[in-house]
Amino acid sequence: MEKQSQDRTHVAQSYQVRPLDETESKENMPAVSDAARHMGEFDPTKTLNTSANTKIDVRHTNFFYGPKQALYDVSLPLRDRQVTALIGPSGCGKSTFLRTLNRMNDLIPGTRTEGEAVFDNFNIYDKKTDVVLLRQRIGMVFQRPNPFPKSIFENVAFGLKVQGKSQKFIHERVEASLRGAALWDEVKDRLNTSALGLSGGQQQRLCIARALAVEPEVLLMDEPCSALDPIATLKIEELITDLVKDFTIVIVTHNMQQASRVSHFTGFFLSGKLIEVAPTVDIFEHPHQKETEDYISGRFG
Ligand SMILES: Nc1ncnc2c1ncn2[C@@H]1O[C@H](COP(=O)(O)OP(=O)(O)OP(=O)(O)O)[C@@H](O)[C@H]1O
Repeated sequence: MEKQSQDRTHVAQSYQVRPLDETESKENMPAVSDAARHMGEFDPTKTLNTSANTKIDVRHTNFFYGPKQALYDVSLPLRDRQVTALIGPSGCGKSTFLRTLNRMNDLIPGTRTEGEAVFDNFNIYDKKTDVVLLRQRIGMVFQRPNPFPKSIFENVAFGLKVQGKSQKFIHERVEASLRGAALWDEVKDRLNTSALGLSGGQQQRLCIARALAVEPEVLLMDEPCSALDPIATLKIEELITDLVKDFTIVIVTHNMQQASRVSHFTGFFLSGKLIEVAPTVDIFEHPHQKETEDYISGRFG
């Protein structure tokens, strides 16, 4: 027991230890109940479903960038129509893990994935998996909004045109997707103007609309608010709360308040390992692992 506790201390000490600042003091850490009180609508505890079906069942995943191992034996059920947040210090493998789910790491030469991620009875990592189809079913939104230098309409229509859909279908889906991304009212009168003229927050919602247009089942979000101001962040968080009624969402975030506001489950990563996954309220209020407690109380990271 003592040895285990020493090991944990060692892990924690190998990260940069920094003093707590005012916003990170233990008293101010994001108890879900506090966050919910302040945020009104945001209360994932009300929609937490611990018996939701597993949409993607990740089992014993190892991931390598060439000789460097970045993920170690990660097993994690991603629940249907629930938000799972991935938290942990910089470089712990959150984004790498997220990108294994729609095979985005394939674009990096020399990478290798072991294990299984079972989605609809097939293994995402299997060589035979059709990655184009996979990425339609498992869409992704990146850290920085990345609209194409085209009109607002063309951005959302892009994937549908690639699929050869009819004009009528495309027009209907573009409107539905922009509505789904809570952007329609702001852009309906300027659909043919450049997407680059939108604000950062609008661009990010446009990227969400672009992902929604091809009717995915899962949305992966890699720090979707990190480049946005607080108001735009709030809009994206409201949107996540709304979208999860229809989609399974996995979000990487550095912001623990955000994890507590929007997610049902949280996974804590450290040094490429999943230390703990549990309902978000438990992770923040009763973490089982000392490393998790140290991280959420701001002792390292
Ligand atoms: N293209 C790459 N080639 C080699 N190593 C990489 C590459 N991308 C990431 N890594 C390494 O893999 C490990 C995990 O990185 P990853 O970006 O997944 O962590 P993260 O938790 O998402 O970090 P951050 O919060 O800073 O984005 C790190 O050691 C990182 O340096």
